[in-house]
Amino acid sequence: MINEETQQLINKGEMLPLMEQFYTIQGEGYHTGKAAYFIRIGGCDVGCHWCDVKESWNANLHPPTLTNTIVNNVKEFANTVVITGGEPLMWSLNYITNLLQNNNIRTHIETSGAYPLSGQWNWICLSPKKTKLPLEGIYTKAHELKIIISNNHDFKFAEEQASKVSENCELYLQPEWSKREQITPKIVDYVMKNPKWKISLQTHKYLNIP
Ligand SMILES: C[S@@+](CC[C@H](N)C(=O)[O-])C[C@H]1O[C@@H](n2cnc3c(N)ncnc32)[C@H](O)[C@@H]1O
Ligand SMILES: Nc1nc2[nH]cc(C(=O)O)c2c(=O)[nH]1
Ligand code: SF4
Ligand SMILES: [Mg+2]
Repeated sequence: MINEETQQLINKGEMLPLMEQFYTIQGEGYHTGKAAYFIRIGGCDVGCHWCDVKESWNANLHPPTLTNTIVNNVKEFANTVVITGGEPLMWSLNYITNLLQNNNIRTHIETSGAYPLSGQWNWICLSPKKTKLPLEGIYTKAHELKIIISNNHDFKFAEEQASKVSENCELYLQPEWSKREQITPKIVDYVMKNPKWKISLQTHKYLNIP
């Protein structure tokens, strides 16, 4: 159980349930290949059966950590932070993004969009899920739409989701990791027939880095 004082700090975003933080290379999407510091916040109830970080789901397993401490750890590293999870938008992210931007650090988020958007973002990667769709407000704010393809129906879902984002949003199809051998050739074929899309691979997994 967390005490009332901790709960109030969490409500204000001055504490967050930190799962892990690590300096690596952005492996996916538009910023693939760029050094970035990742902050992974616990808690998610979206329930993707193929999720590659199920250990993140139960927020109670990840200790509430002072946001100031998290940001102090970042400063000596890259000029870009990626906030991910879990589902980071379950938490108030105004405090952490203000702190990062005041330190001249660019703020990127990986989100399903299933919770209200908080925070100030230099880059929003929206990855909608059928089990808990994004809230309407985030679609036009997304810089990048990244749909995970695990079966043929997911291409239809991708087109439905693409009809909701802004005209200059970057569009990516990413193979579900455990299906990559069967599904990647289908994505290659789809992108060649529908070149508004690009393929995104989880390059960090091929590189054996976090
Ligand atoms: C673990 S999620 C955390 C952020 C947020 N909950 C979300 O889903 O966008 C980070 C990214 O990994 C993707 N992802 C998760 N499991 C995957 C898998 N098995 N194969 C491919 N991409 C996956 C998600 O779609 C998302 O774009
Ligand atoms: N290298 C690397 N790139 C990533 N891009 C998105 C990730 C995530 O889990 O949100 C991720 C990750 O876990 N590692
Ligand atoms: S929304 Fe993200 S963290 Fe949550 S289950 Fe799906 S992939 Fe995993
Ligand atoms: Mg990941």
